[in-house]
Amino acid sequence: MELKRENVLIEALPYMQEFYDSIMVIKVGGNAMVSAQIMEDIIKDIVLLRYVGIKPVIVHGGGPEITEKMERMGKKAEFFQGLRITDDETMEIARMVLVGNINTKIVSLIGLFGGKGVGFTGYDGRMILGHKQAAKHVLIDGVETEVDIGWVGESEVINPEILHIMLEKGYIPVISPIAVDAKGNALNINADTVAGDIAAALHAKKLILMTDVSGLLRNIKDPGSRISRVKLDDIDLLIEEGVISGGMIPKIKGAAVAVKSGVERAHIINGSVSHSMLLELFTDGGVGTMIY
Ligand SMILES: Nc1ncnc2c1ncn2[C@@H]1O[C@H](COP(=O)(O)OP(=O)(O)O)[C@@H](O)[C@H]1O
Ligand SMILES: CC(=O)N[C@@H](CCC(=O)OP(=O)(O)O)C(=O)O
Repeated sequence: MELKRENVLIEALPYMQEFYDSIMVIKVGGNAMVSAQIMEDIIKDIVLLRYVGIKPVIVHGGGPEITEKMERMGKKAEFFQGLRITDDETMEIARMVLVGNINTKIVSLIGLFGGKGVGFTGYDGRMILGHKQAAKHVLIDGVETEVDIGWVGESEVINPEILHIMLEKGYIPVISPIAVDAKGNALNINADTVAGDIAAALHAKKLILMTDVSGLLRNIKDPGSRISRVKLDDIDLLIEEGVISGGMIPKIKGAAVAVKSGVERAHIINGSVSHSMLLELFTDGGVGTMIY
């Protein structure tokens, strides 16, 4: 039965009261930004959150766009366990795409829809300090071989001060997943990992990870096999069993980091379905997968 419009609005009241003045970290994945229309809808939802008193912080990805740009420049994109192998030139391309293109586009859309966006990388306010990941050891034809994945980082310290200042003044921070090491080098970090770390450092109420699938699926080929709730304790087994693979691994791990540190809930939802975030936050029947 379809709800009357006024009922939809009144159903949202307890959620608006609960979420008022709380911080929510929203990760917008490259795969969720499949079209200009979807991107606009996501940003409109985020501006709406700000106007009902929620403090959104955006962390964006852009993996598919980085791959596309690399290919146009005649470079092959290669990954190791979901992480992009990042040589000097790839790092330059990643910065160009993430900071120069995607970040500014999101900030500009926020402004267009009446919000105040402000763009950051991990360099700004020394927000994300990290180090290069150690070389990986893998078996190639039975021989243990060292693989250097380049400028791929992991964060050590998150300094959220600048974010708190901006949030207090009503700005919506937009963060590119780039960290800085002790020597000032740029590091490429998976955006889900950054979102989990930022949510933890901000003691956010929620972490919302928007992607291109309806949530965590028991069978990746069956969209109807969504798992609606996952307990922290069950995550390792799901990875071991191979249920969770590829890009879903950093996503679920980012969610786990946040929830372990006190973020109440993390949600994986389908960003390519218009206004899915509003349905998740403000209606009784949530969508996606909740990690608790
Ligand atoms: N169990 C699973 N449930 C859903 N998706 C999964 C699962 N295991 C692997 N995946 C893959 O993870 C992808 C989402 O991660 P990713 O491509 O990195 O998205 P994004 O760019 O939004 O971060 C899905 O499109 C799917 O191919
Ligand atoms: C180390 C690493 O893999 N970094 C990612 C950063 C962007 C990202 O995570 O984008 P999505 O969220 O769209 O996948 C990359 O270079 O693709």
